Amino acid sequence: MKLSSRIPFRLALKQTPEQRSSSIDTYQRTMLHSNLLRLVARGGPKRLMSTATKLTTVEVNDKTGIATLTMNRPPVNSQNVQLLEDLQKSITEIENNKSRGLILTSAMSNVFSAGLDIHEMYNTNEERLRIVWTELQNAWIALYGSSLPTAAAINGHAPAGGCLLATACEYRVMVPNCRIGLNETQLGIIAPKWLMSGFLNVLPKRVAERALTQGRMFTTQEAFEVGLVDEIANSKEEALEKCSAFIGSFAKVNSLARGLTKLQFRAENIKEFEKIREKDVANFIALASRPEIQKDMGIYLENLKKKGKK
Ligand SMILES: CCCCC/C=C\CCCC/C=C/C(=O)SCCNC(=O)CCNC(=O)[C@H](O)C(C)(C)COP(=O)(O)OP(=O)(O)OC[C@H]1O[C@@H](n2cnc3c(N)ncnc32)[C@H](O)[C@@H]1OP(=O)(O)O
Repeated sequence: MKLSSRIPFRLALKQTPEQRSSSIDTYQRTMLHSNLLRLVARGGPKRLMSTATKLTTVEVNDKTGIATLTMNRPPVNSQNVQLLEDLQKSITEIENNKSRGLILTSAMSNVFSAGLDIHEMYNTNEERLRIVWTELQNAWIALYGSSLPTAAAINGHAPAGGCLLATACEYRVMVPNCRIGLNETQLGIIAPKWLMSGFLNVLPKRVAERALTQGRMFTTQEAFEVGLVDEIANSKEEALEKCSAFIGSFAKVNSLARGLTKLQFRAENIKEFEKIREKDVANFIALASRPEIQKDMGIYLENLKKKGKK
């Protein structure tokens, strides 16, 4: 069940602030309850499985019971609507198939994900912008709000939306000589609070504020030093092993207690996000439609293409 589809937010908007807050608490309780049922159901035997959507694959290791979710949209896993929808489908599938945990990684050799597909936001209409942003929100909340242990094997660059997915996970392992960060201010745009929340979870506030205002892209080594990534691995295989070891560290912990504890830590951010998600879509449409932002996107795309040809 998708977290995003369970929120009676349109109804909540018509209520008083007190009623709204109580609806959100009801939502939280429902969310915790459904995650609880899923956790109870996860007690059964492990299964060997390999499935695919158009742009993602899921492979469950039959020995560890850990699922690896691989993004596969060449050349750079830029996040178009299809990839964002496929991510949600795969996350839901992993939550329902008794996996012990989820590792997110990329099929590309040097890119984890290049963030939102800028082509999806350039020269388009409001309806498309609404779909793009809603699916980004949905993919983020599916990963951030999962009660499963989650880890990112960051086998390449992870700017903007790539960093968003990595920081929605509980643990990050990155290969050397790549970059990760939220570079929005470098692009002249402001990332909303929910988009920063994973980042804010893992970095000291002072470091996060400076990085976000600078739009800083950390090298692997720098990211490790500030705690944005937990470990460095010499290859994708090693990154996957380290992620598996992290998930394996919960083997002797009651999975129900673990999952609910995680969700309690994240509940405040999720609640805040649910309060503003519709307004956030409207804000994004307004920002991305502005002529000067559209002009900048065109220039940015041109520069990316030129760089690619060099
Ligand atoms: C830009 C303004 C956006 C305004 C939006 C308004 C509102 C708010 C949004 C707030 C949140 C936004 C989140 C985002 O995620 S925006 C996207 C930010 N992403 C980036 O800035 C990354 C850009 N890409 C790179 O830096 C590099 O491509 C790389 C990921 C480091 C990989 O480098 P390399 O392996 O050398 O590959 P190339 O640079 O040669 O790229 C290969 C082809 O892929 C195209 N490409 C790359 N990134 C994107 C992208 N994000 N969207 C669409 N297309 C992308 C690139 O143009 C090349 O295409 P070509 O083969 O046709 O030349």
